[in-house]
Amino acid sequence: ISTCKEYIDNVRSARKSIATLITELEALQANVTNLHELLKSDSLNDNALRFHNSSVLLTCSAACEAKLKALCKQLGQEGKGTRSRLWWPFSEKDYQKTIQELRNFSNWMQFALSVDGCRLLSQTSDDVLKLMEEQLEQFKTVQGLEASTLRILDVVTDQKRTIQNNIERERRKSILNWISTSRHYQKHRLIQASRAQNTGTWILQREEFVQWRTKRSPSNVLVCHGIQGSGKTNLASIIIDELLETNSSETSPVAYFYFDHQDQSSQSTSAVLCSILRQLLEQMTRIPSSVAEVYEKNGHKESIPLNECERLLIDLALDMRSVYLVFDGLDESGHRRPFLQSILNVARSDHVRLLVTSRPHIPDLVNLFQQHPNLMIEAHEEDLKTYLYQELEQGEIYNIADQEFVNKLVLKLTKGAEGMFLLPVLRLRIILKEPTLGEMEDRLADLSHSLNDAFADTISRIQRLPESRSRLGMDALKWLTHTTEAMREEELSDALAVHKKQSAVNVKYRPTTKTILECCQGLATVDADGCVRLAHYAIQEYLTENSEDLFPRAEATLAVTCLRYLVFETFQDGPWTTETEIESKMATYPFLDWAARYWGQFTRRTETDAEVWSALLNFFSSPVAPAVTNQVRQLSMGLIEGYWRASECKSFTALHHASREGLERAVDWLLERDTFSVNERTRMGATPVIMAAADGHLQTTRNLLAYGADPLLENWYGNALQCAIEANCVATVRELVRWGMDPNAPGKDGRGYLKYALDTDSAGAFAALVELGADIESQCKGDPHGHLFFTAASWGCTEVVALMLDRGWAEIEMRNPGGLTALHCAVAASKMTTTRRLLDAGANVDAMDLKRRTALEYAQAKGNKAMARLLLAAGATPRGENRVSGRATRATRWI
Ligand SMILES: Nc1ncnc2c1ncn2[C@@H]1O[C@H](COP(=O)(O)OP(=O)(O)OP(=O)(O)O)[C@@H](O)[C@H]1O
Repeated sequence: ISTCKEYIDNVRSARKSIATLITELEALQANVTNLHELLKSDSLNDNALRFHNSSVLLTCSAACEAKLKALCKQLGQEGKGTRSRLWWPFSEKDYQKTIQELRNFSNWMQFALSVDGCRLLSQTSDDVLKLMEEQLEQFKTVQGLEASTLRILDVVTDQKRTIQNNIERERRKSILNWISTSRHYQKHRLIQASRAQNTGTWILQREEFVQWRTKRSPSNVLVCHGIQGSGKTNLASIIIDELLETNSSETSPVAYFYFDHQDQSSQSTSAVLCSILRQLLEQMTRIPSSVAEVYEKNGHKESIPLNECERLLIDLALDMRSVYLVFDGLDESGHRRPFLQSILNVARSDHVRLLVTSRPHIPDLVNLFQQHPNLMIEAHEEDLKTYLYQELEQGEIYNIADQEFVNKLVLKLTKGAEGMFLLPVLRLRIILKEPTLGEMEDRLADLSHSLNDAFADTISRIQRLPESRSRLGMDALKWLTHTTEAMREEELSDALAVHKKQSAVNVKYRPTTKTILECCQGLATVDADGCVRLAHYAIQEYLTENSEDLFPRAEATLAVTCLRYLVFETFQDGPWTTETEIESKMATYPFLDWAARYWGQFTRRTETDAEVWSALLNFFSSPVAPAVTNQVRQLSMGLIEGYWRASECKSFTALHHASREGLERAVDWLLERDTFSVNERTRMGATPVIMAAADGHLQTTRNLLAYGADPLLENWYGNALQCAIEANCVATVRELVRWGMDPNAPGKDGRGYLKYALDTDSAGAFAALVELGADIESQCKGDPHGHLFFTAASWGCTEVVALMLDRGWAEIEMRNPGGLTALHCAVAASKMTTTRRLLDAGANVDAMDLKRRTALEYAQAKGNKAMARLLLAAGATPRGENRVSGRATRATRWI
C-alpha cells in the first residue's frame, strides 16, 4: 500500500515536474547551441582565444555532459523491472537538485556567450580567481572614486554653505549699513585710549549704579550729573566698558552714544536712534525678521524712517531680557527735545536701563528727570593722583625734577581741583610746558585760579608764540569756535592757507595738522574721523564767551576768507560738466565745498562790514564764481542733477544767491541798480522770492515782494508759498498770505496748501494757513481718506494730528467713510508715534470700524507686534476676551 501511495504521489506531481525539466533542458540546449556558434565565430578566432584544458568552460562543459548522460540513464530506467519502469524515477529532493544543476549549467553557458565572458572562462579556475581579484581591485578603485566623489560632494556642499553664509553675511551687512554707518565706537576708543589706567572704577561700586544695573532700582533711568570737566564722559566710558564686558549678549545688549556740541549735524534724533539700533543688532547672531521686513519695504530709501527705527527699538527691547543704553553729554545735544521724546518712548519698557550724563541745572533736563535717581559726579582725589603721576612719568618729569617736587605738584593740583578733572589737567599742561624746574616752581606758586584762568593762560601762551605761529593758532581757534559744522583737517588747513594777497590757491601755505595742533597749545585735537575739534566743550564755552576780545570781527573775517577763496582763479574753468570733474575739484581744493556751503551764513551776519561788502560785490561781479559756488553747493548737498547742471548754475544769478542766503542789503542793492529783474528765473524756474521763502528769510521775502516779485510764479516744484509751507517757515507763510496769496487755491499739482503742510508734518505752517482762512473742509474734498485728519494720522503727521485736536479742528472719534477712526488709520499705517499721541489724547482704543474691526486687529493683520503691545498696554480688548474669559486669546498669544 505504501509503495502504491508513493507511486500515486509521484505520478500526480510528475506532469508538472516533467514540464519544468523539459523547459530547463531546452534552455540549456539553446545556450549550448549559441555557445557552439560563438566558439566557431570570427570574433573569437580573431582574438586567438585558446581554451586551456583545465579552463573553467571546458571543465564546466564536461561536467554538464556527465550530468546529461546520467540524466538520460535515469530517465531511460535502464536495467529495471517492468513495475519499477512505470515509476517516476526522482524523489522530490533529487528532482530539485537536478533542476538546480541544469540551471547552473545554463548560467555558465550564458555567461560564456559574450566575448569577455568567453575570455574569462577560457582561463583555469585559478586564473579566473586572479582575474576576479583584479576586477575586485578595479572595483575598489571605483569605490575609491566614489569615496572621492563623496568627498568632493562634501566640499561642494561646504562651499555652497559658505556661499550661503556669505550671502547672509552680505545681507546682514547691507541691512546694518542701511540702518547706520555712524562709527559710534571711535569716540569711545579715543576716550578709552586717553583715560588713565585704574581710574573711575569707584562709580561701578556706587549703590545708585549697582541698583540701576541689577534692576533693583524702582526706576530704569539713572541720571549722572556733574559740573563742567568733572569727568562725566570718562566715567561714562568706564560704565560702557563694564557693561560691554559683563552684560553684552544676545539677550542683554549694550548701546551708547556720546553727544558732542561740535557735531550737531551728524547727531540728529534719527542718526542717534539708528546708531543705537545698529549696535543692538550687531550683538545679535541673526537679524530679526521684523528688521528684515522693514529693510525689504524701505531698503530703496536712503535711510530707515525715524518712526520705523523707533518702533523696531521698542520691539527689540521687549524681546530682550535687558537692554542697556548709555548717553553721554545730553546737555551738548542740539536736538535734545525730539531725541528725548523718542528715547523715553523706547525706555517705557522696564527691560530698558537708561543711563544719561549731563551738566546740572539744565532746565528741561531737570524737569524731565527729577523723579529719577540722580548720581552726582565729581573728580575723585585718588583718580586725579593716579592720573597726574602717570602723566608726569610719561612727560619725563624726573629728568628735571625730584620726587619731592613731583609730590608737591600732585598734591597742589589735586587739592585745587574744585571737583573738576579738567582744571588740574590744564594746569599740569601749563606747568609741563615750562623749560626749567625753577620756572615750573614759579608756575606752581602762581596757579591760575579757575578753569577760565587756565584757558586765559593758554591763550596768552599762544599769543606769545612767534608771529606766524601765533596767527595760525588763533586763526584755527577762530574757525573752530565759530563753525557750526566740524571741519576736516584738510578743509581747515586749506582755509588757513588763504592769505590777503593771493589770487589763487597756494598749497605751499597749507599747514600740517601737527603744526595746527602745536600752535593751538592743546586747545584743539583731531578726532578719529579726521575732524579738528576744540579739545573740550568747556573750551568752546570760554572762547565763545570771549570771542569779541580774542577774535575781533571773527565772522566778518571768516566771510571774507570764504568769498575771497570762491573767486580764486583756480576755479575759473567752472562750472564743470560732469560730476567727476566737480568732485575732483572738491578733492583737490578741500575748502571749496565748505566755503560754497557756509559763506552765506557768515556773510548774512556781517553784510554791513566794509571788507565783507567789498568781497561780496567782488564775488557777485565775477562771471564764474556764483555759478561755481552754486554748483558745488548743490552737488555736495546731494541734490539731483538738474540742480547742479552747468546751464542751471549759470542761470543762478547774484540775486538768487543773495535771496537764498537772506542778504537783505545785497538784495536791495542789486534791485536798485536794475541789474536783474526781480522775477529773474533760473533754467528750472526758480525765482528770487522762492529762494528767500524756502529758506525762511522773512525780511528778504518782504523786500522782494515790495520790489514787485510775483510769488505765484512756480519752479518745477511749486511756488513760494508751497516752498515756505514745506520748510515750515511760519512767518514767511503768513507774509505771503497777507500779501495776497490765497491759502485755499490749489497748488501746482492740484492739492490744497494744507496738504503740503502734511508732506513734512509742518504743524506751524498748517496752523498759520488755517488761521489765515484755509478751509479744512473744502481742502478735504477729493481726499481719499475723507478728511485731512485721517490723512495726517495715516501719514504719521503727529504734530498736525495733535494740533487739529488741540484746536478743535477734528474730533478724536470722528469716522471716515469706511468707519475708521484716526487711531485705525495710524495703526493701519504702522505710525507708532502718532498712535501713541492719539492714545494719550484719549482715543477709544476699542473703537470698531464698519466691519467691527478694532485697531488691535489692524495691528494683528499687519503682524505689528510692537503696535499690538502698545494698544494692549492702552487697554485694548483682544477679540474673544469676553467669550474665553481668563484664557489667553488668539490675539494675545500671537503677541
Ligand atoms: N579718568 C581719566 N583719565 C584721564 N583723563 C581724564 C579722566 N577723566 C577726565 N579726564 C580729563 O579731564 C577732562 C574732562 O573730563 P570729561 O570730559 O570726562 O568731563 P565732563 O564732565 O564730561 O565735561 P563736560 O561736562 O564739560 O563735557 C578730559 O578731557 C580729560 O582730559
